[in-house]
Amino acid sequence: MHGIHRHRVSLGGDVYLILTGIRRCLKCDVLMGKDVLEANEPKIVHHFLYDPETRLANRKDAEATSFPFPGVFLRESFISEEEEEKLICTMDQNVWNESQSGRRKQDFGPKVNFKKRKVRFGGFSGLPALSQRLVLRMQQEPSLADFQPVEQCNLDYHPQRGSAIDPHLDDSWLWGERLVTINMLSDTTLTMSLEQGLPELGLAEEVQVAVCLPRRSLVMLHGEARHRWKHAIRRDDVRGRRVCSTYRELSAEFLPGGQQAELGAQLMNISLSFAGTPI
Ligand SMILES: O=C(O)CCC(=O)C(=O)O
Ligand SMILES: [Fe+2]
Repeated sequence: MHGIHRHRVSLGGDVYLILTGIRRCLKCDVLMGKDVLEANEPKIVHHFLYDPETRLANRKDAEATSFPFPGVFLRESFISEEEEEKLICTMDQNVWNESQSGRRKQDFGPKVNFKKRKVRFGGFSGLPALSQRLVLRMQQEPSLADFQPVEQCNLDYHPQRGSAIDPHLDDSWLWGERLVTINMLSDTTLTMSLEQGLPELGLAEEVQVAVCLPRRSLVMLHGEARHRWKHAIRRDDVRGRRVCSTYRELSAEFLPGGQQAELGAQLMNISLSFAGTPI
């Protein structure tokens, strides 16, 4: 049993920050902040597994409960082994920046202040060249025919860094309906959660739906899976190095007819030049 939590919280050190949302010390596994309190109350969670064939969420235990789980599109083997190797090799020639919760990142997109709702071009020079054929391939999918991403974010997860991403909803002021992610280097699980449960199904406590993401697959979240259910990658589900690229499109406000259509058009032009270097 731990007495005192000894590891100082320090920038640039090998101890992670409470501020960045990590709530458990990676060295001694001591819980920090509000999680100390929460850990003392057992939390009931109803676990389901998403079936991409039927688009149902099926209860993991013996009980045969299922409910429709719309808003997840999954395409296995979206990229080949050779493409994966080339993509990772190219990413690794660029700098990876330390991010939150043991992740590293590379961003190709405008500089955004979500709190102040401000967008700047910053040093945005477009999506990377290798993404051009991938975006064309996405557009072959009927559900992505008009998908025009203006941002690509590469994230690098590793079990040794305890990488994870806490449950969250992506912004929907700037970013549009579809969130597209290519999953590389290892299989993982995207955990979808609804804290208030589904009382209409007799599930009064949190409900979680596990969506398996095979290596080299593409997943697209939209509708309820985008706006109602939070998504997360649990630390335990990072089983080896995992790199993903998430592509985001503009919301209606930044598209033709919207209040910021001009800015949107400029962002789209830069983005789809595919001349990008990370910002
Ligand atoms: O790692 C992932 O697949 C999800 C990343 C994510 O949710 C985000 O960057 O907003
Ligand atoms: Fe997200």
